[in-house]
Amino acid sequence: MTTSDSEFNPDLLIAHKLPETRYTYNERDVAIYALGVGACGQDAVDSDELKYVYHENGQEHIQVLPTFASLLTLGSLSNGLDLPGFKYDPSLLLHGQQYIEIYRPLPSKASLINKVSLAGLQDKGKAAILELETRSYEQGSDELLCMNRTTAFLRGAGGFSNSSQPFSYKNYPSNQGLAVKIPQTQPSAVCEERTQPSQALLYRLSGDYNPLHSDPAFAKLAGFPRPILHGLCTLGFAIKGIIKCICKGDPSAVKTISGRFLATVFPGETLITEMWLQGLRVIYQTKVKERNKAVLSGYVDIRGLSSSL
Ligand SMILES: CCCCCCC/C=C/C(=O)SCCNC(=O)CCNC(=O)[C@H](O)C(C)(C)COP(=O)(O)OP(=O)(O)OC[C@H]1O[C@@H](n2cnc3c(N)ncnc32)[C@H](O)[C@@H]1OP(=O)(O)O
Repeated sequence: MTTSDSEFNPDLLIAHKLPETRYTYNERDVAIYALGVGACGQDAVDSDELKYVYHENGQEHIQVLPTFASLLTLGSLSNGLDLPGFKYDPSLLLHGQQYIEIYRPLPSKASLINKVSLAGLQDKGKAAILELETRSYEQGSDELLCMNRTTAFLRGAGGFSNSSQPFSYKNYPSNQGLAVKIPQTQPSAVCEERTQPSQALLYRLSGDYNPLHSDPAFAKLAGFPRPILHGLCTLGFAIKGIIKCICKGDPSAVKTISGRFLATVFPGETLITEMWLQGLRVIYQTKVKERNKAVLSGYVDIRGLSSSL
């Protein structure tokens, strides 16, 4: 939502302290998320994916996809993006990038405390870039479980710099979350998966109810012919494919995830993720098959593999 302040005020925004929030989830949330990013979407008994939604010994044993951590971004905002000194049109907001560090595999249920801070603000002229960092701790233990850094690309909100230099603030290392260079060699593995026409309607049940992904009239207002897929849903498909093809199905192998959303995806389109293993880093690129269009690229750092591919 927009603020009541009439001016875009970067100093006010940077000085603002966001409140700590609590986020509680359980095995049902974990399974609904996994279905939202296509687990068992092509085959209900897929042995690589059933573990994310069902376990024969009880739901407490289901495995959690590392990208479940990304839900903590929106889940940690008590008031959406209603921030002092910050004006934007919510229909023009797009998800630009996501960076996730996972320090310990996520439990199948937990109560977390989130500490949110502003990590970046840039004036790109035609757009403003706003980055929020969320550090999530297990309640009671003070153990840091994961960190998310989310980049919002706010079309039409740029041009707020008062000096001749475009405003640029970043409080994290420049080697994190950058667009990657895609190798010109054959990929180590390729994963293809069709999203369902109803994919965004299912994914939104994990907490992102932005009408951009469900309401045809709102999508048109935002400049799209129909509702688009959540960026984090595309990311979930891609990382699930990397776990299957490179990590031998072990979601706990994933340490760091970085992704930049390059173009929009429409629910029902087929995603092809190409991946290149370089030491303990997987460079990846996801394309929409029907339009041969790159929609996401990034890297995944893994903890190590028991044997070679
Ligand atoms: C903070 C918490 C809020 C979270 C909200 C989450 C809500 C979720 C919404 C969604 O899921 S929306 C769906 C997913 N996202 C998308 O579909 C976006 C796909 N990408 C695009 O459509 C385009 O890439 C773009 C973002 C519109 C940008 O394209 P454009 O052609 O306008 O940019 P450029 O002219 O190439 O670059 C301008 C400037 O911006 C930088 N930049 C470009 N793309 C991105 C990006 N994805 N993320 C961050 N920054 C980006 C680019 O480097 C240029 O900067 P300079 O080089 O000039 O400094």
